[in-house]
Amino acid sequence: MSTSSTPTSFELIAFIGGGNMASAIIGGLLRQGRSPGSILVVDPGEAARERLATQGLRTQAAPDEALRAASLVVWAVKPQQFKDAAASTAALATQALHYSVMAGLRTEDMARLLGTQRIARAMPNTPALVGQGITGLFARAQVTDAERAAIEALVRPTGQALWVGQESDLDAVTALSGSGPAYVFYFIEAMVQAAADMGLSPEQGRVLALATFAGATSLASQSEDSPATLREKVTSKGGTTYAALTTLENAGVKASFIEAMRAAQKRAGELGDEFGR
Ligand SMILES: NC(=O)C1=CN([C@@H]2O[C@H](COP(=O)(O)OP(=O)(O)OC[C@H]3O[C@@H](n4cnc5c(N)ncnc54)[C@H](OP(=O)(O)O)[C@@H]3O)[C@@H](O)[C@H]2O)C=CC1
Ligand SMILES: O=C(O)[C@@H]1CCC=N1
Repeated sequence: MSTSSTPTSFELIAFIGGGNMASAIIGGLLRQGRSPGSILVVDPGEAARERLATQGLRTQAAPDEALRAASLVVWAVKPQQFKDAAASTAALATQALHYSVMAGLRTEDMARLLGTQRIARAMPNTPALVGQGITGLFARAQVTDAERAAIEALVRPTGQALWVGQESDLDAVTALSGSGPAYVFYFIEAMVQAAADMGLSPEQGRVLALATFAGATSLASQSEDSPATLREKVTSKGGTTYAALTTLENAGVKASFIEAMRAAQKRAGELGDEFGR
């Protein structure tokens, strides 16, 4: 691994793509006091640019000379959009460190199109917006220790960072924490719907469901008990939880859930394969 002298902070960060994930990361950065003027977002969508500009960010419909000043380029377009975006950006960003949040797309394919090996890849998630995200990180060997530290410092305001040893592990991270917030929202939706069926108001259902998720998550992180033991402690013999969990088991919900996550991991691999072809 190279150890050459490198910047330890990124004075100007350019986001290529200003959609959901970019907005979540930017929101986390702004919340922690990063100056909006130190963030430049390239996005062809007028509505997206207007939304970002109202936060004080610099925006461009297509990359121009201003991009040359960016020391970090964050790739936040959909994997299928990367090839076109790279074609218009690569020559303007030869000095920058590149940081991709795109699912599946492999750094060796990015390196080929960008003409640089200085690429780190991440899998963040949308709770970054409220500083409670978790980001899986991987960097090519050409990324220096100082740059890795700078990336970690960038991620920290948005939540936790977790380095993985091999790039392919990011596909599993994608299936777990990248897509994971959607699974949680799906459960919350189901709980709120059931609450309404049982006669509670939507607001009561929402408050109860959210507090239950937050409380259970806090308990699981603070307790020495495993999630399985914590579950058993809720499940009184012959009681209500037993009735509910038996229904879930009989319907194969756990097996389906594991299968669903494997489908997400497989899809991440396919996105990489489709691009590498
Ligand atoms: N959403 C999430 O929870 C997560 C997403 N990711 C990754 O983040 C990336 C972005 O996802 P997400 O934010 O959800 O997607 P979005 O579609 O919300 O954002 C992508 C943005 O990029 C714009 N865009 C398209 N082409 C270009 C271009 N050539 N140059 C600049 N901008 C362009 C799109 O415009 P238009 O809409 O007009 O096409 C859109 O505004 C994906 O690669 C995804 O895998 C990773 C972790 C979690
Ligand atoms: O659904 C997707 O493909 C992206 C990656 C992880 C979350 N959203």
